[in-house]
Amino acid sequence: MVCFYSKLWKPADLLESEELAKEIKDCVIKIVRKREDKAVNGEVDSFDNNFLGLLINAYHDSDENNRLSLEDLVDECKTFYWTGHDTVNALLAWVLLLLAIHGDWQEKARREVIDIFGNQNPHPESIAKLKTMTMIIYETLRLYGATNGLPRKVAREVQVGKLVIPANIDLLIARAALHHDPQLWGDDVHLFKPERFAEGIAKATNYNAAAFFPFGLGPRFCVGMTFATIETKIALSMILQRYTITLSPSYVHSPIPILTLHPEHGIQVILEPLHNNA
Ligand code: HEM
Repeated sequence: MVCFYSKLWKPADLLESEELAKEIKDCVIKIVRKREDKAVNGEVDSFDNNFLGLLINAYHDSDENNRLSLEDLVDECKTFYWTGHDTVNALLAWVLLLLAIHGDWQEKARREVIDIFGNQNPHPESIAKLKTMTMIIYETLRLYGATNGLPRKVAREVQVGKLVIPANIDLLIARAALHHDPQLWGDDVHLFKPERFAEGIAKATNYNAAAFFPFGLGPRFCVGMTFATIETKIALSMILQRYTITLSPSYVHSPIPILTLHPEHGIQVILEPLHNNA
């Protein structure tokens, strides 16, 4: 019955979301066709070896069984666009908030950036030297991780301690609860203390791999982790080289999960140039 009526009548928001989904799909297909045309017209040798090029190659695979469908190609692009953009955007926002509040850590991070890069743009070979910034990013991900939990489906009955979990049930591994558990992190669990990570994740979690997993766990672990952390470090270094960050009095703290954890009213910080030419 529901199916029958939904064919006759659709609420306005469903119609709008279908329209948007179609627009996004058309937009991705347009980009794909443009890339294909360039290869066909001989302007470039191949579809390219970047991510989009690899997907287009798979879409043109001569082996029908291996070939990627157009639907899957579009879905992969949408997944990477969202996972690649929204998560890092939120992480950068939360780091800026915490550095605006914790001026001492902001200063430590800036000193490290200037020691390593001076006023030059961050260069890839030295990103790994940013130890303080790594600690700050981990502690931010602990307090304001992108997801509240990891959804999983139980494939077969398993026993975890005294608990028997039946097959086929849906589970949410409560990341936020574990990242805020005083038994794992101590009574100061709600405080921003990047020094927890001074000797790495293993030491901070007392060698408990399930205590800290901002990028997930197991075979579906985030494929963009390295890219995301490098991107965040570059952006943050460039901001710290140029500006001091203080919190605006208009900021209202209200983290809400909209797929990823977002500041409901945005994050209002005041950036003041460190140099006249910033
Ligand atoms: C701060 C940044 C990011 C955080 C915190 C984050 C976190 C996560 C988490 C928690 C998962 C689920 C893992 C699981 O179920 O075990 C995930 C999956 C994924 N992430 Fe990220 N992510 C970030 C950035 C990125 C970026 C930049 C990209 C791509 C450029 C990306 C691509 C993906 C993809 C494709 C998946 C799905 C993997 C799969 O299901 O096999 N992520 N991410």
